[in-house]
Amino acid sequence: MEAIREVEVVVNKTNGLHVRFAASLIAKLQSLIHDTRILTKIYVIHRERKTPITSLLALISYKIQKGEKIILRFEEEVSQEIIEKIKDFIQTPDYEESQDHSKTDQLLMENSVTVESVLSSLPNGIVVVNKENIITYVNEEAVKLFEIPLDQLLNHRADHVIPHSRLYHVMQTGIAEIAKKQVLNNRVILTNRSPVIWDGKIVGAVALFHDISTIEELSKELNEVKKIKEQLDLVLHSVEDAIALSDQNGDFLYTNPVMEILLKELDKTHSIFQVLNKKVWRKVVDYHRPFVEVVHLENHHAYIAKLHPILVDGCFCGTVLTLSPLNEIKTLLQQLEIAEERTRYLEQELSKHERFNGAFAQIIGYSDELMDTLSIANKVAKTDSTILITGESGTGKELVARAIHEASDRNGKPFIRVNCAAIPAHLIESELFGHEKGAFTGAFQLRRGKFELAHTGTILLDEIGDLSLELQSKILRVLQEKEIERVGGQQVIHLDVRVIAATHRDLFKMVKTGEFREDLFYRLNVIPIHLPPLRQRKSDIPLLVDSFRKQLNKSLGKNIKGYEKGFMEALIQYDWPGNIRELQNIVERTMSLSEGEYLLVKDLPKYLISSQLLEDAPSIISNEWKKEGKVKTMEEYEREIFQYAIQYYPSFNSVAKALGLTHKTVASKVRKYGIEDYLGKKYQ
Ligand SMILES: Nc1ncnc2c1ncn2[C@@H]1O[C@H](COP(=O)(O)OP(=O)(O)OP(=O)(O)O)[C@@H](O)[C@H]1O
Repeated sequence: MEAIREVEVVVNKTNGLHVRFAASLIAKLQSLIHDTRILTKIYVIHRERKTPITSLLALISYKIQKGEKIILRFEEEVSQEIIEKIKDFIQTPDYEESQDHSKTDQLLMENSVTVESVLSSLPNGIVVVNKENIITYVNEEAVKLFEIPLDQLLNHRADHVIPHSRLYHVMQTGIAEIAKKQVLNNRVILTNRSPVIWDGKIVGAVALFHDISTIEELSKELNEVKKIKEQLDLVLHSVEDAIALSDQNGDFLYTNPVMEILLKELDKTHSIFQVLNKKVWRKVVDYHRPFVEVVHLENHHAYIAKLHPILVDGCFCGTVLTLSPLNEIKTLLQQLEIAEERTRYLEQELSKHERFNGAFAQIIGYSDELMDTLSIANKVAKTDSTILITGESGTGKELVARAIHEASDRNGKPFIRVNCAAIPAHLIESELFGHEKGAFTGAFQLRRGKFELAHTGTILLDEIGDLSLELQSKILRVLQEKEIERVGGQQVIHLDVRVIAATHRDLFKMVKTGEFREDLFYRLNVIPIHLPPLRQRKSDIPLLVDSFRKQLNKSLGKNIKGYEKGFMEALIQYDWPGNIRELQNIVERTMSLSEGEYLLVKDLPKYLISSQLLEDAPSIISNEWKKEGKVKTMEEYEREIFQYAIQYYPSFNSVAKALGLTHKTVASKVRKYGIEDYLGKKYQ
């Protein structure tokens, strides 16, 4: 701002810038400059401290001596003439000062400076305003509390610069406000505001600020401590152990209710040595380490006694003693053992029913027979060992082999299946090991074999029992050397392939009859996995059927919701020579035939339900009659056939189709025998 001017002046008064002179300087200024806004913008700078020239108390607190220099700073436009007058006023020596005046000045100065220094060194903030609510005095503590520079406070209206200032209100009401809490710059402040009364009139107001943040913190901490103490008391009261606190001499300082009862029972009261051996005490005192021992007290009960030292800054100052009844611990231990055993059992059971690895999820069934097999497969999946999977045709050998591959680290690498039984004998070698171009007639180009294709992955040698003895030796070589040579080739190709072999044949028997090489058998049989036939795990049938139904609903676009009564029973009773593949086919066939939303017994293949039919329609070839060698009349048989058949169809039309008759014949027969009520009874 261009208007700012600074002028250096030497104070030439005998007593320096003393109170009377400061007061007369302010009076002089007021007579020269009438605009108070300009007056408040004139400052005195002394030793880098700046104060408004009109702030009497602050000015004299500088204790400026005769001959010292000060700077007058004008932050508003003031004429040179006025500036010169002010300078003169300050610089002119006071020869005419009387001895009396000089003494009075000295006294005034000393007292006001003392008052100022008392106020400024108070730990409380002080703000004084005049009756216009202009701040006339602020001490250092108040400046710190408000975090506002002194010159921005002095000579400004309190309600403009101090947040929540109520001094004006106090002046208006004349009523002091005592101990009002407020938060200023994150500090909790207690404020007293009172009017300043002079000659019976309110001439201003004063506010006293007391920072109580630390007290607040302390009281919060105290409350926390109280809370913790209450919680601790609650814990000590609710535990079933006897607990005591002792001083460094072993005298009890605190005993919880259980300990109190125990001590009463023992007729003891005050010292730890009444319940504990002195040797134990010594060990804890000497080594500063907790100690545990079983003690037999006079009430004939044994307790586990634990003695913990209390150390403060490494110095031993007491102990904590706990006594827990041994009997209860024994019972608890027994209960724990039982619980642990039970958990172990449940874990085993659960693990049987877990789906092992995600790769095995598609293998359906929870029968113990299947779960045992899958648990082995899951365990060995991560290894590179050769696996021999045996089991009747259609039991899921290929499915398990694929799951092993997927669960292994070779997952994502090739899985190559070779059906050894399906490849003509003269082609199998080139199929397995590949051939070079021109290796034999028709070998027009180089061809990689299945082993090479399976490099880094897994090869499944399915139906390995069907391999010729000659090829068995070649396979053995691959297993031993981990390398192959293409037919007609010279080059040895190193391979990293995991081999899984599968067969429905009894290789062990074949070894005995010389049809299978013994050495190859043992090479393959490193980890044998046997898949049980479906007839040995009939409990899996409903699960399998249901899963096939859901899959086929999607692929056949059907909406089969369930099964007629007797349907599942028929499937469970059947012997399943073709195993799961056969079951899958039958479900598919039945679903294709089905017209309704439920699978019907009648749609099952005849060979599967013939025995069921006999049970369901006993009157057709009744056992009773068979025994007695009797037969019924043709009409009686006919009635029973119709009565049986119409139960499974919703209309005469569908009955007619099933029986190979016309709608008319069926309708007339049903009416003839009066069996209309049976129509569709078992149809769902
Ligand atoms: N536990 C099972 N859960 C679901 N589907 C299964 C299960 N076991 C077998 N299958 C299904 O049955 C069919 C026959 O399985 P897979 O081909 O694996 O049997 P396999 O023992 O290898 O037969 P083969 O000896 O005739 O080659 C496949 O469609 C397969 O998906």
